[in-house]
Amino acid sequence: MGGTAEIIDGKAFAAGLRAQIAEKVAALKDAHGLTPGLAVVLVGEDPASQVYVRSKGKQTVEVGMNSYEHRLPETTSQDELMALIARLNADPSVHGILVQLPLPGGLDAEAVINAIDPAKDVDGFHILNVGRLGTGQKAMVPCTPLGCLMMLRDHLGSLSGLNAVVVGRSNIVGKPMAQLLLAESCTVTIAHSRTRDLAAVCRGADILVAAVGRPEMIPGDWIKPGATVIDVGINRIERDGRNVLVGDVDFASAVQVAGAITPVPGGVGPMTIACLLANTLTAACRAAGLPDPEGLTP
Ligand SMILES: Nc1nc(=O)c2c([nH]1)NC[C@@H]1CN(c3ccc(C(=O)N[C@@H](CCC(=O)O)C(=O)O)cc3)C=[N+]21
Repeated sequence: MGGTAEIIDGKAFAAGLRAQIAEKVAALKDAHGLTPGLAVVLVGEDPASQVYVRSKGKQTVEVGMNSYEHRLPETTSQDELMALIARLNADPSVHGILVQLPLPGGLDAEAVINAIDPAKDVDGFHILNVGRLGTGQKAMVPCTPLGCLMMLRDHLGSLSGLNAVVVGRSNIVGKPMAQLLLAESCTVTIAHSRTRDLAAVCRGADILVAAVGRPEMIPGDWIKPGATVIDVGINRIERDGRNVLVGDVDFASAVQVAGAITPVPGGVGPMTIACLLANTLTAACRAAGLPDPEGLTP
C-alpha cells in the first residue's frame, strides 16, 4: 500500500466560510439594520492567548461584525469577572460572549461559563447548551467540533453507519465531537490515554478525530487505510532548534495511509475561528427572532 492522502485544506475552507458569513452579515444589516457583535474577554497576559484574541478580533471585523475586546489584568477577582459577564449579558449590542480559556489560577472557569447567557454562549460550553446538544435540541455548538463536522461532511457526504473514533474526552472537543458524530448516525467510540490497546481501537476507525494534546502521538500504522483523519492537536514543540507547530497525529506517516487528513497548521485551527463567527451570526439571528442562517449550524 502507501498512497498519499488528500489534504483537507482547513485554511481555504475557513476562508470560504467567512466569505459566506460576510454576505449574510451584510444582508442582515440591509434587511434588519442589525450588526452582530462579539465580545471576547481575556484575563491575564498569556502570549498564545493574546495572539488568538487578536486574530479573532481581526476576523470578526473583516466579516462586518462588531468586535468588543475586554482585557483584564491577571489580578482580576471572580466578582469583577462575574460583573463584566452580567454587563455583557444585558448589552443588546453583544450577541456572543467568549471568555478565553484557560483562566489564570484562582478563577473558577465553570462558574464564569455558566454565568453567560446561554443564548450568547458562542463557545457552546454552558451546561444548558451541553445538555441541548446531547438531547438533540437546538443549541450553541462548540466551535472546534462544529468545524470538524463541516469538513467531514464536505469530504464524505453522509457519515451514517461509519465507525468514528474520537481520541480525547475533553468538554471542549472530545465529548461534543462524539455527540455530533452520534447525531450523524456514526458508531462512536470515545478513547483516551488510558484506553487499552488504543492502536487497535484506532485501526477500526473510518473517521479518526485526534484531540488528546500530545504531539504526534498517533502514527500511521494506527490508521485504517483510506480513513478520514481530523487532527485537532495544536502542539508547539522544538525540532532541529526551531519552534514548530505539530498535531496529535504523526503527519508524515499518516499521510501515507489515510484517505484524507487535515494538516497542522492550516486544518482545524482556522475552522475554529470561522465557526466562532458563524455562531455569533446564528446567535444574532436567534436574538432577533429570525430563522437560523443556512449552512452554519449542524
Ligand atoms: N473560550 C475559548 N474558546 C476557544 O475556542 C479557545 C480558547 N478559549 N482558548 C484557546 C483555544 C485555542 N484556539 C485556537 C483557535 C485557532 C487556532 C488557529 O487558527 N491555529 C492556526 C495556527 C496559529 C498559529 O500559528 O499559532 C492553525 O492551526 O493553522 C488555534 C487555536 C481556540 N481556543
